[in-house]
Amino acid sequence: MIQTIQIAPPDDWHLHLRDGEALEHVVAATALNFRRAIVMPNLKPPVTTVDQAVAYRQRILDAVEKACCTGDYSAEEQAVMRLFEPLMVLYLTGATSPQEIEKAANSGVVRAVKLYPAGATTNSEAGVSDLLGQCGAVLQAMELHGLPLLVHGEVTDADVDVFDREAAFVETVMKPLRRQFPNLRVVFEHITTEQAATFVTEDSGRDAQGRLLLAATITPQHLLYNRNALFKGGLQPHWYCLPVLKREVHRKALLKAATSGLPQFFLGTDSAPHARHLKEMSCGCAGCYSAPYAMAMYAEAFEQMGALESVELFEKFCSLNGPAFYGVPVNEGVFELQRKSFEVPQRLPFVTESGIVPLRAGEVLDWTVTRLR
Ligand SMILES: NC(=O)N[C@@H](CC(=O)O)C(=O)O
Ligand SMILES: [Zn+2]
Ligand SMILES: [Zn+2]
Repeated sequence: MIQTIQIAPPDDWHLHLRDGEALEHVVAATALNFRRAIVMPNLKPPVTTVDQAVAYRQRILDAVEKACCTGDYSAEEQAVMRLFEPLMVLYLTGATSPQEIEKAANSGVVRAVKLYPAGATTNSEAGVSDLLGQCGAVLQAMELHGLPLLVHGEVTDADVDVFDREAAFVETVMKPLRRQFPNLRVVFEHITTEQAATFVTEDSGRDAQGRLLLAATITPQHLLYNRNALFKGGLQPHWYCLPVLKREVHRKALLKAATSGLPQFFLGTDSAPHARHLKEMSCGCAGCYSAPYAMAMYAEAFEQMGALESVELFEKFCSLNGPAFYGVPVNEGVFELQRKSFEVPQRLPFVTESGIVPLRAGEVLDWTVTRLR
């Protein structure tokens, strides 16, 4: 049985850091585990311009510095946290212009543009209701500049069953999008179904520069849990995220995709903090907070598949495939996990008085992060 895992330091290719007071705590947890992160723009109001993305990036870096000054972290931890690099994303709206896309592509700060189908998820109200009808010129500009489109892939029609919304999206949006903009680079974010995994597996097209055209991120919760987790012994709001957890057959398909070694699949936690009282209420928010413990959870998922014995597959998913897709170097150094049990706290005392309940609160994980660089 493998006891130690050593890989190049990982990145998180789908992350929510929020803003304001929460930022300092949330970014510290991520910076201790990931060198870079693709930071989602679904703030209130959303990050829709390059100038806003530049300002948000600075607030994130300031928050890292502030966290370093609290005295809560060792000198070694602070040194690692200061290496953290936020990669910014623009929130696509009906008003986004091709000029803003060009500015984004030349900014060196904005790495992608995010599609939130209006009404599909947390803070998606400002999103797009008809991508192909509304955003043709913008998609063309993105294609031209090689700026990837990151997609929350669910249809929002009230008459489509909530468990079928991703599979329907593959047929009604993803396939037409790939046909109409064959050189647009797309990331299907937080995939949850066999249909999405198959679609991404079978489409290994590359652009003229040899870069993959389609990829997908996968969260720890969708690799480790099926929809039973939502109803185990009663309603479990801390397991509620979007797209919602699916049946076991879908989880198995995701595990197979993540451990396949295919370059299309990489790590994206979708770690999304919400205050405890906003999740434990009559209309609870969608999103699971996993960042501090995500690497142990991914290791557990790979071990379930017997895919840890050679760390190669794990390293591809966590640390190699994402950089290759985004055209950035693999991180230098060593990230290490050891087989050592670790209990996830019941509650983290930040954001509001009610705190945050992390994913798998109170559970014991098999792996502990033991070296950061
Ligand atoms: N995944 C979620 O359930 N929630 C995310 C939004 C998103 O990624 O869809 C959030 O911002 O809280
Ligand atoms: Zn989403
Ligand atoms: Zn997300």
